[in-house]
Amino acid sequence: MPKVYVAIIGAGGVGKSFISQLNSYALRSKKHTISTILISRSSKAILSRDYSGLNLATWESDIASSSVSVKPPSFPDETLKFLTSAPGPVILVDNTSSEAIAAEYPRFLSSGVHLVTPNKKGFSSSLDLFKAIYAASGAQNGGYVFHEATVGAGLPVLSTLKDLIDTGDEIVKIEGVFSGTMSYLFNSFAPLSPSGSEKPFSACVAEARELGYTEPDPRDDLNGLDVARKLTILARLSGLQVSEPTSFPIQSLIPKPLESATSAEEFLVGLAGFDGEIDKVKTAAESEGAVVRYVGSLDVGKGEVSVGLRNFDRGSAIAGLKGSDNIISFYTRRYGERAMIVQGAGAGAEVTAMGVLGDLIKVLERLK
Ligand SMILES: NC(=O)C1=CN([C@@H]2O[C@H](COP(=O)(O)OP(=O)(O)OC[C@H]3O[C@@H](n4cnc5c(N)ncnc54)[C@H](OP(=O)(O)O)[C@@H]3O)[C@@H](O)[C@H]2O)C=CC1
Ligand SMILES: N[C@@H](CC=O)C(=O)O
Ligand code: NA
Repeated sequence: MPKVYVAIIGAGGVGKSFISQLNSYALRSKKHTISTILISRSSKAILSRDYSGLNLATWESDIASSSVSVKPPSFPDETLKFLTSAPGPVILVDNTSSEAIAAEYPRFLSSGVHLVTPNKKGFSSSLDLFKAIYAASGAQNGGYVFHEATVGAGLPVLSTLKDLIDTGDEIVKIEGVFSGTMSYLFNSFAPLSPSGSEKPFSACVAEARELGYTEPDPRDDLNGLDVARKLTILARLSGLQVSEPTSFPIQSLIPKPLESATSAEEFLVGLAGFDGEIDKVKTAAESEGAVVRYVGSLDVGKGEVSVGLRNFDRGSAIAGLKGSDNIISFYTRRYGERAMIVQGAGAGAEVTAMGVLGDLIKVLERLK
């Protein structure tokens, strides 16, 4: 069987689930032998220098006792050299949220390394980086790039958008709930059928973090930027030239006095002092017979994006969401008034890792 080499940077919530799913896949695969040659966390890494492959059953203890790292200055040059010296195709899996790693994607891709990632930074920061990634991937001998889990975690959002566009449909509007964290917060704190024992907003934020739904720093969810990044990715893939994820108005849920918090921990402690503020928003919606939810919308024709809180009728699909569910409605020329809808868990380690592994399998299927 042909041998394929996998290098994994980032082994937190998503990364751990990914390694476990990859291990099971490798044992089942009858088409490829998979050799994992690198696993890296923020300060420590393990490498299979002879390319024979790491032991995926013991990687956690192996990495804990390792004295190696792939931090700068060994990243990116030495890492790239190590990967491009492998005796077969290499797939880099970036399970971090690092902007610095994303900035190097064009170099890895133009050297023929394939890339799969749930990290939104490369595709939603500057438009130049987004274009450079796709240019490097499309160049002769460039690696493939897939990033399904950057929007809606494992839900088939980007593949659906690609199919719609490739088959000649026209995207009119994409809207819905794009954040697993925001969905969990509002479904828990302002549910459709309140029991009276709902926890305060700040306690729900702590729970969302515990459950692995938030970004490494939950302020990146609460300030609306995570949703803005997802809409930037959808807008760019729909052909709009969005220069930055901050190019349009974003409603932040970070209380003004907490904008200067110096750490996520300090922010979370301070947030409890502002539960009354968001309670008022919830009560105002209830007094209109509605529920409040955090949503995003992309109007492709008008080139407009909006991100923020909106009240929803209690009978609407958005009001009835549960857990960390996302709901993404594609309005297109062919589908007309009745949108094509993708719905389900939009955050969590296992469902995100599934999206990343699905992308890795897409690369395997394309290898000669
Ligand atoms: N959680 C979710 O539901 C979803 C997450 N995503 C995306 O998946 C990615 C990972 O999220 P998640 O697993 O939750 O985050 P975690 O914080 O749990 O994990 C991040 C991992 O990246 C490692 N890391 C950070 N910086 C570097 C670096 N410079 N070099 C090497 N390793 C580094 C961390 O190291 P260390 O272990 O040492 O801290 C950690 O292992 C993010 O981009 C996120 O946006 C996308 C969809 C859903
Ligand atoms: N923090 C994000 C994770 C997935 O992108 C979310 O809550 O949706
Ligand atoms: Na997805």
